[in-house]
Amino acid sequence: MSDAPVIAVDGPSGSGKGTISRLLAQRLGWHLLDSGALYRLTALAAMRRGFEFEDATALAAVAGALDVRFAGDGERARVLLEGEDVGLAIRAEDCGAAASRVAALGPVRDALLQRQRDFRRRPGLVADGRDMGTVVFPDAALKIFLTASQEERASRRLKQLKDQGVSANLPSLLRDLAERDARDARRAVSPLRPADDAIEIDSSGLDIPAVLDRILALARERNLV
Ligand SMILES: Nc1ncnc2c1ncn2[C@@H]1O[C@H](COP(=O)(O)OP(=O)(O)O)[C@@H](O)[C@H]1O
Ligand SMILES: Nc1ccn([C@H]2C[C@H](O)[C@@H](COP(=O)(O)OP(=O)(O)O)O2)c(=O)n1
Repeated sequence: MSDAPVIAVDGPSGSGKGTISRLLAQRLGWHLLDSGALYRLTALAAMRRGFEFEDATALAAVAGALDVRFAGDGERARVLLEGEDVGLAIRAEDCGAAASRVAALGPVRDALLQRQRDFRRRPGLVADGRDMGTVVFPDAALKIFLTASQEERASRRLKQLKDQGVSANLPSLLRDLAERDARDARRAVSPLRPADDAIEIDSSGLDIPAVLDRILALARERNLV
């Protein structure tokens, strides 16, 4: 296994993991793993092939054979599934909900495990997800568990969707978020939970630069930067 250092950023939907991880990786010049994208891609590929979400064997085969490429980085990063840019399709709310369902299946998680670990390369990796600190990189040098109240997360998501020109409303976003939180936290395999040695940051009253500064300070304390 690579000995490159890992910063794990786990937390529920809308807590800011993706944004913070991307900025952190840019600032440090490290690689980035958006593990949620792999579950979203599995869900999208399965939906396109008409597979049932209950069919763990078929879905694990889809996950294991995903032909995916992450091209470029930052805001302009492209996600290619079988050569097609599916960046927008996988970000849709229905794909997030479908990802949460396929992610509850042990065989799917097993099929994606090594693919995630392969992202670990020098000079380091920022890994964003639900089980980065507990399962995928239990030896991560720094584990952050990012949270925010459900209301705050839903209103962030509403603003994000509106900015993208997607229509949405707060009550239905709150309902979807609560459903996804419950499914991600209660599943039997790799549920969403902080690792014992994770540092919890509640970003409810913090803006993005403040969260980033806090994590950078922790990284400095641990001599990672
Ligand atoms: N600390 C914060 N304060 C306000 N808005 C935030 C904060 N962190 C993230 N956001 C915004 O919330 C939305 C969801 O963030 P995102 O990074 O996609 O969350 P996640 O990856 O955890 O689902 C984005 O529009 C992002 O700009
Ligand atoms: N390491 C991971 C990452 C995501 N998942 C699942 C659970 C999530 O509901 C879906 C989508 O994750 P993603 O991080 O892209 O979603 P959010 O941006 O947080 O809304 O995938 C997971 O089970 N384990």
